[in-house]
Amino acid sequence: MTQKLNWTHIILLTSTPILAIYGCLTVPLQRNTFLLAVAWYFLTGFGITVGYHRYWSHRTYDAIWPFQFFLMLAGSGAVQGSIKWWSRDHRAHHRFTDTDKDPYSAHKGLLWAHMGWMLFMKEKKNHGKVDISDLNKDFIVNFQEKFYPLLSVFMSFILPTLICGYFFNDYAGGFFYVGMTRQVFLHHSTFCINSLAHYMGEHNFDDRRSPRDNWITALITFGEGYHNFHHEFPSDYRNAIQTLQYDPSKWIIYTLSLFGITYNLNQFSKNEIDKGRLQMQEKKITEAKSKLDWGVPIENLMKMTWIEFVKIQREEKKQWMVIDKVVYDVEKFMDHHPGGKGFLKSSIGREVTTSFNGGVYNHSRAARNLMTGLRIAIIQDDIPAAHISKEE
Ligand code: HEM
Repeated sequence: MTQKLNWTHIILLTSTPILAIYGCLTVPLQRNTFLLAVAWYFLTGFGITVGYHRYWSHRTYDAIWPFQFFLMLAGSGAVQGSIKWWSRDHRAHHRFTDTDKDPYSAHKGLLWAHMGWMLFMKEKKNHGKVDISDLNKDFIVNFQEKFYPLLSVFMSFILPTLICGYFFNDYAGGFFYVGMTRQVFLHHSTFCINSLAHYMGEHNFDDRRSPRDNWITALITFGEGYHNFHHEFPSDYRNAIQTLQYDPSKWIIYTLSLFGITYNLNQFSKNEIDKGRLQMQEKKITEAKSKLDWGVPIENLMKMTWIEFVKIQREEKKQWMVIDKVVYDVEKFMDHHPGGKGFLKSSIGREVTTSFNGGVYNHSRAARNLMTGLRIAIIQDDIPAAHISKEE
């Protein structure tokens, strides 16, 4: 069955860029209008990240109601749907990440995750269930839901057009630059959270799902680019946890908490965060180690008794020596031994653990790694004390 197109979204997402391009080609850009466009871009962007995302979708902090109202207005100007619609889908995205029930599953491709998902009506079977009872009880969320089209058009196009017209006598600039062009940039920068942030960067905390941490995505998305962290610790008000990482949304929430405007800022403990990070580092190290040659594993080595070792040694004149009950064939290494041929020659056919470990010279880790490539057998019985090397 083919999916039905969502014409409301298609018209919205195609008409804004067309109008933006038309405006850029026909209306001269004034300095003040440009500055307002940038300010409006950040205002409406933070409405999404500080408001829709970190406040309503994840409840990562509390805020006094006038600030909630302000965030609701700012987020409405981003034209990304109502808080309830946005947060419902976002909670489904977290609960069902990368599956068919994830509204913007990155497994369906970069373009799908970026905006493809909005161009089609959602199939009923893919409506992943999530709890939005808190949103249903939220006065500001319900108020916005009721008047969303009006609030959205007013905050996105009408208000900036009026401001530019009244203060800079530039109605056209207000509409085309602060309204349309800013809208297109904002849409695509925030859409990158669903697309790029699942494709570009590192899995610093878990690699079982697609979200990744990346500073470039963070720059584009008001700090939301540390997405692997966010999916692991979604109730944390931060996305970036290191001082020099770019997360202006976190900075705003934190700064406002100093004035009591936001409060109860949620943070996962450093202990839990470090656990995840170390587990990923361990995994990466194990993978890198598996690509190196560590010689025949001890458990796969041929087994022989001390008597067999001595016999083979005598009869076949092998250049073998024993260290810690492991037999090493040093024939090919003889000319390359940094300690000289003499020491190795005098050790042939002998048990030389003590000499190797300091009796003659306490070898480095490099030497111990190197010897794994020379081992050929293991002595399975006890070596008579008389044959064991002593301090020299
Ligand atoms: C499979 C066996 C052996 C391997 C792979 C090996 C490897 C090495 C390596 C890589 C070094 C350079 C320094 C270091 O990395 O520590 C070294 C130095 C040396 N080795 Fe060995 N070695 C082996 C056995 C022995 C034995 C049995 C003796 C003594 C009886 C010995 C005596 C020395 C001495 C005296 C030095 C020189 C230390 C110096 O002057 O800097 N090695 N060996």
